[in-house]
Amino acid sequence: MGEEVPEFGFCNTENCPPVVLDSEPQGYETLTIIGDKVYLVCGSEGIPNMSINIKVLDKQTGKWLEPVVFGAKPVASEGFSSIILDSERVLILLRESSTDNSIWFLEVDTPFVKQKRKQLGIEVVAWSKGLIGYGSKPIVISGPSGVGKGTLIAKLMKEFPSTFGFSVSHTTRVPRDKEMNGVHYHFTERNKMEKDIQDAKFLESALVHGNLYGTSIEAVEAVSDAGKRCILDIDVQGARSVRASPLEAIFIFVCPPSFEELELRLRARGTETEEQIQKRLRNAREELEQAKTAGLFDHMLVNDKLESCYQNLKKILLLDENDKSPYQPSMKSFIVPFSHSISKVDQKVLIHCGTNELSASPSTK
Ligand SMILES: Nc1nc2c(ncn2[C@@H]2O[C@H](COP(=O)(O)OP(=O)(O)O)[C@@H](O)[C@H]2O)c(=O)[nH]1
Ligand SMILES: Nc1ncnc2c1ncn2[C@@H]1O[C@H](COP(=O)(O)OP(=O)(O)O)[C@@H](O)[C@H]1O
Repeated sequence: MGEEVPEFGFCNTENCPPVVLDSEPQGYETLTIIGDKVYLVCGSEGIPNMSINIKVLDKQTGKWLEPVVFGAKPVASEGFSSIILDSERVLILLRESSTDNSIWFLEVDTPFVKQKRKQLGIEVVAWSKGLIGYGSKPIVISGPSGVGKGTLIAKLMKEFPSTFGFSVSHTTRVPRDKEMNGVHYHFTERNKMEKDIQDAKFLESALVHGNLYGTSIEAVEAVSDAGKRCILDIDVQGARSVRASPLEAIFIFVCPPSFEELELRLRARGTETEEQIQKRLRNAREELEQAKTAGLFDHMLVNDKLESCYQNLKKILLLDENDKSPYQPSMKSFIVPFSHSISKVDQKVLIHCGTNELSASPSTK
């Protein structure tokens, strides 16, 4: 049976005592009960592009808590409604928003939220955006040394911390000054890595700029175990191997605006010796040639101005709320109408909107 959640209501079921708000409702509010907590999602009426805020009521103590909120949050123009998806997430539907901006998840007890709550010792929630189409596929990012792959990935992980997880590769290269073992790479001995490759512990591996690099199966599994979408920063040889593997991914190649600029960036980073810089520049030409192989990369991105390149990356990943880009998958678009109700039946969420009824899978993340 479906479970209806009141859109603007105040819960008064057997499992939940009456909820008394500490102030009069100002606009749109939804209440969702999960375990010992009541989640109040509120936005103020009359303010264009209302921003949505969260409060959490601890049923045991009767106290309202202000959680730390991770992730870029949705902006609603016409209100929203909500429904419990499972013990970890609440689905939030924005009214009158475009298809790609209408589905959001409030993570209240996902592995990411649990980890942050433990780290910080306070109440934590996180926003993640529902993606339609290839929303859960891993992302392979390749490109020559110094083009800005790491910088782009860091921006993505900062803006969407609960959505993306980095596949930590193994390498035999020497750590740079600020690199941490287990975070940037698993720094390892060549013999050990060669043995692990022989023992089929790696999804792919390659010799790059004179060192061995590889993606272990465990590294990719660690990301999916944390409920996140995996990002792999690997070279073109690695991208070829992953293309040939059963892992269905999106392949993105990042190009520099010019070789001169690539050289400037490599030098400005100051992490390589002159000899290493020369080797990386020589390899860059070969990588750019290889990247042209038909069917290898799905998208080519030029990293000229960092901010606009980052916005383009978000468009490819369908994360740009203002986007009307050519990357949109062919899915019948729908707008959640102002007047509707939602219910959950088995693995489907039903959106009741007058004569038409839409259904969406809750796993569209
Ligand atoms: N095939 C493969 N390449 C990797 C892996 N990890 C990193 N790389 C690539 O190795 C190259 C060198 O990486 P790194 O030494 O960190 O230098 P950077 O690219 O200049 O930051 C880059 O092209 C990375 O994308 C991996 O697990 N497998
Ligand atoms: N669009 C850009 N414009 C100027 N500098 C950039 C840009 N993107 C990245 N950088 C800088 O270039 C250097 C190399 O970037 P990095 O992310 O380390 O490259 P990669 O991971 O591809 O080797 C870094 O110092 C970074 O701050």
